[in-house]
Amino acid sequence: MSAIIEVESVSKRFGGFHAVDDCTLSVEEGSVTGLIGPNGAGKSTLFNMVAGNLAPTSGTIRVDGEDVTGLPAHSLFSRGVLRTFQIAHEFSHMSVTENLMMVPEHQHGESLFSAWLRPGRVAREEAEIHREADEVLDFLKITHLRNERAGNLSGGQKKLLELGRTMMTNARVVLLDEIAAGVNRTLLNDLAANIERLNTERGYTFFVIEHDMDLIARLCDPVIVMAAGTVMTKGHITDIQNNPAVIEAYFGGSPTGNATVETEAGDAGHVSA
Ligand SMILES: Nc1ncnc2c1ncn2[C@@H]1O[C@H](COP(=O)(O)OP(=O)(O)OP(=O)(O)O)[C@@H](O)[C@H]1O
Repeated sequence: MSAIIEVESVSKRFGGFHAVDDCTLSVEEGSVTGLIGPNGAGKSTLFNMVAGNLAPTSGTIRVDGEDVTGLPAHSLFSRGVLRTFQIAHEFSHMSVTENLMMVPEHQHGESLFSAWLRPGRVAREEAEIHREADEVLDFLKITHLRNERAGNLSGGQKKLLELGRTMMTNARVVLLDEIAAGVNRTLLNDLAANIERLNTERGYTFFVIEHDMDLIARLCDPVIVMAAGTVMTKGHITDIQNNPAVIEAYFGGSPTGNATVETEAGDAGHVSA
């Protein structure tokens, strides 16, 4: 496997504070790579830089070996690197199918002018996008929700729709930020199964920030641990869970002791997030 994303000596300062501090890591093409660490470790800030939502203060970010440091999100998007899209407030009154169909239109900036100029072509493109949306619904096994308003979906169904929206693009690497939060176990299982299928059947690479260690253990190999803005270690979840420095990083920064690294099947003595 070769690295699809490389982060080299990247730092991000907010004023005098180093949110990310000389961070070096890579994500291999075809992997589902986890990113864990205690609250405030710098995970979201790192994601924001990889997705083009924040420019690093220093360091280099590469996609397929090409320097993309500081490029905006739409440039990363066109290289197939994207975060799941939160369903924007204004889309919540639209149906699930319409939300899927909005993605290509939204991204490629389809204009009213071209609709007026080339109505036949636009109608053909729309029919094609509709077919793609149907395929996505079928893949995710949520065809029964196609006419449901996005705003009426449960938390887990919204996450499935967000995943579906990435499938309406030329996604190669999808950054998932805490998808388990607020999702019930059944839908979480559906989400995880779809991530696995997108990875094995469609070749998607995933880079996953997650506090749910069961989900990390199920999906991710390798797992990267961040603490205090930098990478502490990288490896298989079993090694990570048994690493005293990782346990110390979680407990050390957590006076309440509720930030932990145990899975459901985990050993006593380890702790769960
Ligand atoms: N825009 C900002 N301005 C100032 N400080 C920021 C900003 N964004 C993040 N930080 C700080 O940078 C540090 C890292 O934050 P970040 O959200 O990246 O951590 P995280 O590992 O994602 O945490 P969590 O697991 O709680 O989401 C935190 O101390 C946070 O308060």
